[in-house]
Parts: sequence; C-alpha cells; structure tokens
Amino acid sequence: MRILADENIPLLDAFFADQGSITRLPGRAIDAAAMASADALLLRSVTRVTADMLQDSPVRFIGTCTIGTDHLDLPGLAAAGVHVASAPGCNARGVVEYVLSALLTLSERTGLDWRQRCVGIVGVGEVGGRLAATLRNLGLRVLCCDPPRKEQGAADMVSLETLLAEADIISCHVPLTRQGSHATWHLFNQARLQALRPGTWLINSSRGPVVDNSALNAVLTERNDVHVVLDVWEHEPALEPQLVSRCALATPHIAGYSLDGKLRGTEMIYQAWCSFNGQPVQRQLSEFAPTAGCNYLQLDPGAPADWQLSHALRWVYDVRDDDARLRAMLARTADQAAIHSGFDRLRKDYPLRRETPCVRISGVERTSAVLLKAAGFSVLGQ
Ligand SMILES: NC(=O)c1ccc[n+]([C@@H]2O[C@H](COP(=O)([O-])OP(=O)(O)OC[C@H]3O[C@@H](n4cnc5c(N)ncnc54)[C@H](O)[C@@H]3O)[C@@H](O)[C@H]2O)c1
Ligand SMILES: O=C(O)[C@H](O)[C@H](O)COP(=O)(O)O
Repeated sequence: MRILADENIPLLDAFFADQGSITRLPGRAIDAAAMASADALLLRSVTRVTADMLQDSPVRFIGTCTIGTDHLDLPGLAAAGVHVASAPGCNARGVVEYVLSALLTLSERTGLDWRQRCVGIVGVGEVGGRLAATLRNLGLRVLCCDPPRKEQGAADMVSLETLLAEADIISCHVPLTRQGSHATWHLFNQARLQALRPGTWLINSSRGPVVDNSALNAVLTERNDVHVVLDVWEHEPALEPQLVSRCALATPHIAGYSLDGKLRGTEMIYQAWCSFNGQPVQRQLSEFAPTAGCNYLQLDPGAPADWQLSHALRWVYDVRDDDARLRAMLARTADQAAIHSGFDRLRKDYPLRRETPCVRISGVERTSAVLLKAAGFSVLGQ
C-alpha cells in the first residue's frame, strides 16, 4: 500500500507506519502526477483533489485530517468510486477559543464589554454549536442562523437578515459551498457588508471566500466603525496587505490549530482507514499524545470573577500573538511569492497550543469557578 501524505500531518508514523510505505510532501505540492503512484491520500486542507486529477491514479481512499472538505470534489470523487473521510469537529474547540480570545481583545480595544453584547452565529454545526453553547453558558444573548438546520426542524433559528439587523457581533462558521440554495460563497457580499450595523464586530474563521474580500476592503475604506477579524482569506496563501491593515485582527488560518485538534484529526482518519479496510482499530491517540489535565493555572483568589475569566482565556490562547506574527511577516516583504511562503511557514512552524479541557485552575472563589466552568475550564477542587 503506497500512502501519499501531507508532511504537516502529526503522528503519521505512529498511526500509519505499518499500513504501507509513506511518502510525505508539502500539501500544495501534492498534484496529479504525485497521486498517480499512490493508493491512498492523507491530506489537510491545502490539497485540491478532483476526480479528473485521479484519472491515472489507483487511489481509492482519501482521508482529510480536517473539518473542512471544500478542497475535495466530493460528488465527483464519489461517482469515481473514491472513498473520502474527513474529521468532523476535530478542532472545533480550538476555533471556539480563537473566537473567545478575539472577543476579549476587541472588548479591551473598544471599551465595550463583550459579555453585554448580542452575538449572531452563522452556521451552527460543530464549531458554531459549541460557540453558541459556551456563550449562552456565559450569559450572552445569542442569535443563530442556519437555514439547512432550520429546514431539518431546528428551533430558534433566525434569518441572516434578522441576525444582521440585531447582532452586535457576527461570527461565521459555515462550510464553503458554491452550489445549492444555501451556497455560502460570498455570503457576506457588498450589500450585506454595507448593511452591517454601526459598530459591528465581524469574525470569519470559516473559509475565506465566504466573505467577498474585495468588497470588504472597499467597505472598510468607507467605514471605520466596523471591526473585522479574519483568520481565513479569499485567495490564501495570497494576502492583500491593505485588507490586512484594515482588519482589527488578522491571522494565517490557524483558528483551529491546537495540538489537540490536529492530533484528533489524524486519529479520526486512522479510524476511518481501519473501517474502510475492514480491520480492527489497534491504536489510540492516548498511547502517543500527552494527556489532558496536565496544566495548572494559579489565579489570584481575591481578583474579580471577570478578571479571572479574562486571565484564564488569555492564558489558554492569545490571538494577539498570531496577529503580530502575521503583521511582522508582511512588514518584511511586499512580494507575493514571499507572502505565500511566509503564510505557509507561520502555519507549519506553529507554536504549541493546548485546548482548555487540559487546564486545571486552582485558587478561585465560587463565583469565578462558575464562570470558568461555563467557559469550558475544569476547576480544581470545585
Ligand atoms: N479556521 C480554521 O482553522 C477552521 C477550523 C475548523 C473549521 N473551519 C471551517 O469552519 C467550517 C464550519 O465548521 P463546522 O465544524 O462547524 O462545520 P459543520 O458542518 O459541523 O457546521 C456547518 C454548519 O453550517 C450550516 N450552513 C450551511 N450553509 C449555511 C448557510 N448558507 N447559512 C448558514 N448556515 C449554513 C450547516 O447547516 C451546518 O450546521 C468548516 O467547514 C471549515 O471550513 C475552519
Ligand atoms: O477545516 C479545518 O479543519 C481547518 O480549516 C484546519 O485547521 C485547516 O488546517 P490545514 O489543513 O490548513 O492545516
């Protein structure tokens, strides 16, 4: 069995070494020629695969260790008899922590308390659903917009127009789709961007083309009341430096880049591989990865509960660091080829980041403990 894999998949050998010979390539270098001599592909989100690209290839299994699948032509591959597996929800908690950190940052910069604002969530699946639950636990008013789920009977959904009219903060968590009645390509087009309420915070950590980047750039030229956070870009790894400079926070598609999320993605694809090949699952992530519950944060017991929450959220993940790294890269070059490689380098060399569930916090009062638990922390001794 010849396995062709993205070099950025962690624990490849631990899970797959005895399943065949593994060839590693940068994800963007995995092309039709490389696929022609592989039986299986293990990918992340940067490798596009269509049925046409596999015409001369024996590949029958593709596993993408990611939530998103828009890089794969799913109908074409299914028609060609290629089995595709993805990793739903693998890094959803990381994205929630990214959004919480962005809210905290915008709150500090604008002086507006994020916990008093109404949040509109567009796309209420693995990420949006967890974000909605966390924010509601923390006492925020949350509006949810998910027409496909509404059609399947989900209650309490609002239209996008209602959400645009009522939400102070909009966070986008839809898949990128180009066809069908709920296509999300340019869901945030010029008209909707212009219709944002004064002072709106708009966060996109789904896929770049969900927001029309050129329209956004134009709208931000006219309006400085809207605060935009972008983790994903319409033409990434290409970036429009002017748009970056107009964003309140700008990061290189790392919202879900917790170590836990990446490792979970590999394990889920290993499990899908075993199922596809009719073989038992013989390996578990817990054999290879550091377990949860290993980090301790000591908080000042006398500090106010809101401070404890902010401090703990910052300790888990601080979006300002990723924003600073992207801006520093852009300050060094205006050359697009260098920007492409700089963008990919920031992702490849991403610092270690762990998710909240592996954090234990000691030394807090009861009010703080309730708040911290609502945000997803385990609180020692409570
Ligand atoms: N930036 C990152 O690091 C990162 C990490 C994880 C996921 N993502 C992206 O976020 C997306 C969402 O992730 P998820 O795990 O929540 O996916 P999901 O499939 O669990 O949920 C997506 C939800 O969007 C809804 N939806 C589809 N079309 C819609 C529309 N037009 N309007 C409103 N809702 C619509 C679906 O019904 C579904 O409930 C992924 O597809 C991926 O592209 C990005
Ligand atoms: O869809 C996903 O899971 C995320 O966008 C994921 O973080 C993408 O990571 P990449 O495949 O680009 O390394």
